[in-house]
Amino acid sequence: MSRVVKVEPLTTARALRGPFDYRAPEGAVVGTRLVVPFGHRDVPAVVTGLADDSEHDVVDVRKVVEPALPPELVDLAFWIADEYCSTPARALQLMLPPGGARAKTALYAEATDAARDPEVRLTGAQRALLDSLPRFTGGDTAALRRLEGRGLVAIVPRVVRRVPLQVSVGAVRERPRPTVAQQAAIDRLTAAGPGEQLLLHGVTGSGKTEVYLQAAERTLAAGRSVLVLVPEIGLTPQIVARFAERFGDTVAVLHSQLSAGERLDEWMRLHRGEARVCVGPRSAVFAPLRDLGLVIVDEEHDSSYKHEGDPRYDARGVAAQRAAAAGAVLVVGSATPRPESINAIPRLQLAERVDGQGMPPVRIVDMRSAPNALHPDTHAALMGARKAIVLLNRRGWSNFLNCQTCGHAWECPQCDVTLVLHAAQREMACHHCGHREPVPRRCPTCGGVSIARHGTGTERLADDLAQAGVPVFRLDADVGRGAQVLAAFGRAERGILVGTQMVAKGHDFPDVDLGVVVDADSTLRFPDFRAEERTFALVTQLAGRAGRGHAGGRVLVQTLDPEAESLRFAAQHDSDGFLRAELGRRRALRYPPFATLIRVVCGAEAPGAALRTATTIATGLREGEPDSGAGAQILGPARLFRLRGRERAQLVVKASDRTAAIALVRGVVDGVAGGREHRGVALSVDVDPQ
Ligand SMILES: Nc1ncnc2c1ncn2[C@@H]1O[C@H](COP(=O)(O)OP(=O)(O)OP(=O)(O)O)[C@@H](O)[C@H]1O
Ligand SMILES: [Zn+2]
Repeated sequence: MSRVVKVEPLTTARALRGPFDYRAPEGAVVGTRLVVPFGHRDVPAVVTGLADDSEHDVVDVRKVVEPALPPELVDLAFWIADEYCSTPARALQLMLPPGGARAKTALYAEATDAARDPEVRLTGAQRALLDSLPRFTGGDTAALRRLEGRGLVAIVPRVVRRVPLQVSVGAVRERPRPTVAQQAAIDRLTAAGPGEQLLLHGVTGSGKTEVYLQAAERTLAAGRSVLVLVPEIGLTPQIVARFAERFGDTVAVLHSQLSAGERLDEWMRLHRGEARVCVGPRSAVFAPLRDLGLVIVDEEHDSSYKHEGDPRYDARGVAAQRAAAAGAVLVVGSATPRPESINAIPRLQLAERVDGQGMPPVRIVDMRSAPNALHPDTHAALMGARKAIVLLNRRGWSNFLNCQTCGHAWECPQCDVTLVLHAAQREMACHHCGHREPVPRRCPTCGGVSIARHGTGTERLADDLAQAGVPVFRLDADVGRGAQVLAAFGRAERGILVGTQMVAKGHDFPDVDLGVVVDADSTLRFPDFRAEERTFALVTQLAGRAGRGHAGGRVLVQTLDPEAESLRFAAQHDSDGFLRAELGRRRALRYPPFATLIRVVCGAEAPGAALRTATTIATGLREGEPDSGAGAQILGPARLFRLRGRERAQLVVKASDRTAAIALVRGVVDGVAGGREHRGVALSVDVDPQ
């Protein structure tokens, strides 16, 4: 047995790097969780290696914590630490079982052999009670305890599973016969070799889910497990329900809306191998599945796969790594795949909708001379539609207020952004830091009382439409309970679903005959190389919600920029055309996938500090670049808007050699992070920023 364990203490400090040596406790293996004395504290830790001896004097650990992490997840943590320029300790934190809960137990009663003795005298009620065993005691604990006293019953605590899945989302669907295209995709996936990657590019409504289900079925039959990643589980209950319908109890769900207890129980079922399919959002990529055979990433274009805390991992990248390490097949699916994926992964196509219906016609509506949020044609179409979905990617009532006398505009005291009016809450809110204040009656600068409300958000639009007498269902982050809103809209005879990008996620309603995008170019106005990609995906996805049934459907896209290429391609349902044009543009401008981007953001409260640190880092990068082999261009530093009371500055590295660039950035940032003069400056490194 090894005498020494190599341990990674789970601290967040960038400068402290393990492993540290301790005396090995009984039975320790890679993945064993511990509490170890570290500095003046006891901290949680994970065993990352074993050794026969150490060059240091080793001490004992405080205790061993159950359950251990699977060793594959320890390897994955090291990969993440490298790939996303973080530390093993921070990456290991991601792998831990859900905290804040213990296994739940209840009393479980079984009849003993003595109870079978025909001489035993029992009342009718006692006889019935005995016949109902074995089971949890429930309300009969007292009566059963009396029988226990007579030696007729044994009562022991037993773990109760908290079940998060209420699988009664409508009737259980008949399993459809796959179309020719679906069957070809299923066969190709089944024949894929270990570690192979495939892109399932299927138009909206082409039945990608059925392909996943049948591929998963064959993987399970071969004795291996399946990981299914979905964008936001609260908004995509349909896909969870379909997996649960098809595979029953072997499906575990992991997501943040479960109680801590439910999450722990699901995690443990996966860990013990009782559940062999895991469905969940981004963080489910760390599910403790064993013997992984298939990894599915649904709606792979969705930006929620990117985690915005340190480590800034991308669940799509992690899923690919996990699949490769396990020899599993990776399939990523979308109607609007990313340029990165189309460039790198062989594709399977589903070119048509399963019902044989064509794609709905899309009309671009020029808003340059329209005074209101809705064009008169859009308004008329909405009034005539049976069921419509309206996408407006802006929450609240109006997005900016100003004083008509002096021009004063209401801004967040912590961030350089305007406050958004939320009429129902009678509040102004900052969408970046959460600051709130009452709706102003008069201007604090000039005392004027005439205050103009500019712009329209989902709250105002929903209110306007409800005024016109149509049932309106609103779906945005302010409303919450997304799944309920969607279900109510699904059941309704008529109505309009109004909301942010949430309304465009894979929902499958057969009776939606109109789709509307209000202000389609809002995403185009972001100064960001992904602006085109996002706009194309959003409009195409929204258009994909319409016309799924036999009634057909159509789509209106309102814009101030009717010539925009991404909108033109979306209106033609031409994702190949879009991807070709976009890849051409990216190649010319040296953006991903033709280069790796790394973004470094510095933030500090002290005036000027963020920019000073960013300048130091930029200088360090420029000095180190020639010897690094990264082929990197260093852009910036540039100021960003103030956020949560912190000034910010960023720089961007555009590099040909990914590994070399990450090493270069890591070296410079770690050097600066340890320096005294940069204390109080928060540093964040984002490899592959969204
Ligand atoms: N072979 C089939 N025959 C009949 N109906 C099918 C078949 N395959 C799938 N369906 C049904 O077609 C509908 C659309 O399927 P699904 O939601 O999987 O599409 P999708 O490709 O994921 O679309 P999106 O990209 O919009 O999410 C579902 O109601 C599904 O039950
Ligand atoms: Zn703010």
